Amino acid sequence: MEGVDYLRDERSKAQFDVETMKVAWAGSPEAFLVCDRMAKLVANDPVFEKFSKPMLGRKELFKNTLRKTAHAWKLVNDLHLTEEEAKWLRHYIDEPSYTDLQWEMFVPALEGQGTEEQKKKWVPLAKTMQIIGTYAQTELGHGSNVQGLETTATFDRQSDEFVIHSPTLTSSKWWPGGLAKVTTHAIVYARLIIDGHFYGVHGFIVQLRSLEDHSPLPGITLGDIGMKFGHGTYNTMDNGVARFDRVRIPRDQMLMRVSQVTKEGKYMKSNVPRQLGYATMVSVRQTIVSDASKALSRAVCIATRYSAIRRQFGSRDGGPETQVLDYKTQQSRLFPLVASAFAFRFASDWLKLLYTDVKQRLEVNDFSTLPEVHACTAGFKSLTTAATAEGIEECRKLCGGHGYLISSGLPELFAFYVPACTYEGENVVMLLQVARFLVKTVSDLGNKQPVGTAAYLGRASLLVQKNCVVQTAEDWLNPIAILEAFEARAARMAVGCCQRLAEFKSPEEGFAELSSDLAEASLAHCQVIVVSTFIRRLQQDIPGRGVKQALEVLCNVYALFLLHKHQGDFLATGYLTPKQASLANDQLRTLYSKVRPNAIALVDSFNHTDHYLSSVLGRYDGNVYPKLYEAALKDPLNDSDIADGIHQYVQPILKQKLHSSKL
Ligand SMILES: CC(C)(COP(=O)(O)OP(=O)(O)OC[C@H]1O[C@@H](n2cnc3c(N)ncnc32)[C@H](O)[C@@H]1OP(=O)(O)O)[C@@H](O)C(=O)NCCC(=O)NCCSC(=O)/C=C/CCCCCCCCCCCCC(=O)O
Ligand SMILES: Cc1cc2nc3c(=O)[nH]c(=O)nc-3n(C[C@H](O)[C@H](O)[C@H](O)COP(=O)(O)OP(=O)(O)OC[C@H]3O[C@@H](n4cnc5c(N)ncnc54)[C@H](O)[C@@H]3O)c2cc1C
Repeated sequence: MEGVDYLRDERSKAQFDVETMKVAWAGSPEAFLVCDRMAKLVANDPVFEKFSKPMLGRKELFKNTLRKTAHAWKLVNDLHLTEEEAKWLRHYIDEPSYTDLQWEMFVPALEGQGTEEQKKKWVPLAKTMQIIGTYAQTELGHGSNVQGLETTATFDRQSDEFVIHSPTLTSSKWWPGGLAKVTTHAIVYARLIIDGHFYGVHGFIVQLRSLEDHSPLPGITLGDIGMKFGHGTYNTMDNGVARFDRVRIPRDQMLMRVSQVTKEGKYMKSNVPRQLGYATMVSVRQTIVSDASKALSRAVCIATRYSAIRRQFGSRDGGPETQVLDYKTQQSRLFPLVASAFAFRFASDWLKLLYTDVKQRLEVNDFSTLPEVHACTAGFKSLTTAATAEGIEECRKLCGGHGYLISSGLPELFAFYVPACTYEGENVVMLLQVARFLVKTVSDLGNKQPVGTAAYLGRASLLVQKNCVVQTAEDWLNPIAILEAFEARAARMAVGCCQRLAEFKSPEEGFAELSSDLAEASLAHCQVIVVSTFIRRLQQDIPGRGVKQALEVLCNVYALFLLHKHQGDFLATGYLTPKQASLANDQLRTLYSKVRPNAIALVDSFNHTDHYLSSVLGRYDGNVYPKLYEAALKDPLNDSDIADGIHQYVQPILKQKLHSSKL
């Protein structure tokens, strides 16, 4: 049998309806149709070919992306694509480019932080790409500490302008995508100074380049910050450096939704919290969670298909060897990642609803849920990106040696994905934000009943006393038992941290000293939400033969895998006994056997095209070995039998050897 037959055989074993599962993964029939159409549009267009990328030098790589981006924009206009469709189009093109910043950060920053008047002026220009913008917050010396930024925006009452200035080397803007070569504008975050007084960090719309000839405007120095990790991936993007030498912008180019500066130089705070200035980051963190499920689904699709084709050992009589997918070790590394992709997908759907809700509330100046939404987006961003980055690398290892080939698609995916752990809020820094929220919630328990995602903490006094009642491995299939275990562990960790915080001289000193424990408690809290979101999703109507059952198995795999991985926490907090932890692991092994017949069908449900996967190992048809061979032959080194440099550098060595052996 060939790889093609192996996958056909696997598909025939599926116990659920794949087409309906595709809709469950996409979120709705409409969402499925949009994704499917955009994926095929990209896959069938030769302009979006990706194979040659790893062979290109930096300049060609960059130009190639500019060409693709221009073609994509033409398609958006010619085909009258909606914003949603255009977003999926960019997603399937699968190359970081300046348009990510334009649509994911520049436009949301204008919409979220601009006044009505500002939005009316700037948003249409941006949405029609008459101006191209980036989000210039991070500096050479500061990224995480936004209030520590050094760029200044000094109000000049006489000319009614702000003077944007980079006073030090470390104040150079450093990292913004598209800044080096493309963007005409940026939202520059700078410290506002009026009459020598500092008024905190604010966003300013600054034109960077001439709209006529694209050259940098006077006083602005722009450049690229250099090559990044993984040749063909993030180097398609011109992350840039910018320095400002007393650049003047009109007063009305300060984003003034949160606070205003009048013509007279009076600083006026609106009735909105200053954290609204951070709203763009909340919006993007929510997008990043959705991206995590996509990236992880891509990696597990490759690793699962290849694991069904790859055979090693197990044959003593010349018969077929064992499919590596049948090894329990392979299953215990791979199936939790398949389950995580689904868990993150449902978590991101839920987060989108939460975000839509807070956006509507903010419109009418209701800020009550902002701290919870900030904690959720920050925590989910950290949890999902860390697990996805680790998961992609695990999938590479699951593919053995071939996983290290660029043609497997996994090294490039990892290189593309891994900065998500850093950008939009470094992951540990984000967990510490969740910790602040948890500490406040627990400290306030006497006065205020927590709601929403923190509601379970309202039962903290019960959860710290109760013990797990599980007696058999079967009991671990009960969602109530699972959820209570996660809640009890998270509540005990949060309460334990708060009790120890009280022993320090000041809360700040305690927070700093206990920050590692607080970060772990935050992760536990986020896991409660992801697990409960998955459980709740299964309580909804899910049509299709066997679809709900297959998802139930995955939900249990996700939860029990986490329980096994973090069993130290579950045992240390005293909620579980070692016996109960061991029963959870027994159940997990049984669940892997239930996933096994559905494995290929589950990853087919992601509906990924071969173009999107860009992996010889993950091909839908399973024709792996002939295509691996074909891909290898296309390497430039195989253009000739005798490579450049052989005559010059190798033959003299060989000849010298002959000469010395004569002596
Ligand atoms: C939160 C910080 C770390 C620091 O805050 P802190 O020190 O506490 O101080 P303050 O700033 O004073 O905050 C005080 C209180 O405010 C609360 N707070 C903080 N943040 C928020 C918030 N956002 N909302 C609400 N409340 C907030 C805080 O908790 C305090 O509360 P309290 O007093 O305790 O009650 C902060 O400084 C920070 O956020 N730092 C991180 C900096 C950061 O994230 N920078 C991002 C820079 S931009 C960037 O990185 C861009 C990257 C580009 C990536 C490309 C885009 C990706 C998009 C997805 C791709 C889609 C493309 C499609 C293609 C495809 O899919 O393939
Ligand atoms: C690919 C990529 C694209 C980017 N695009 C943009 C962009 O378009 N626009 C933009 O403005 N920025 C962009 N950035 C910058 C990005 O937002 C920052 O790098 C990120 O916010 C992290 O900040 P930092 O680099 O200052 O890390 P640092 O904060 O210096 O982190 C270094 C280490 O210090 C630790 N640390 C920091 N603070 C604390 C603390 N309080 N407690 C405990 N530990 C701490 C961190 O956990 C980390 O381990 C991009 C970055 C990358 C990698």
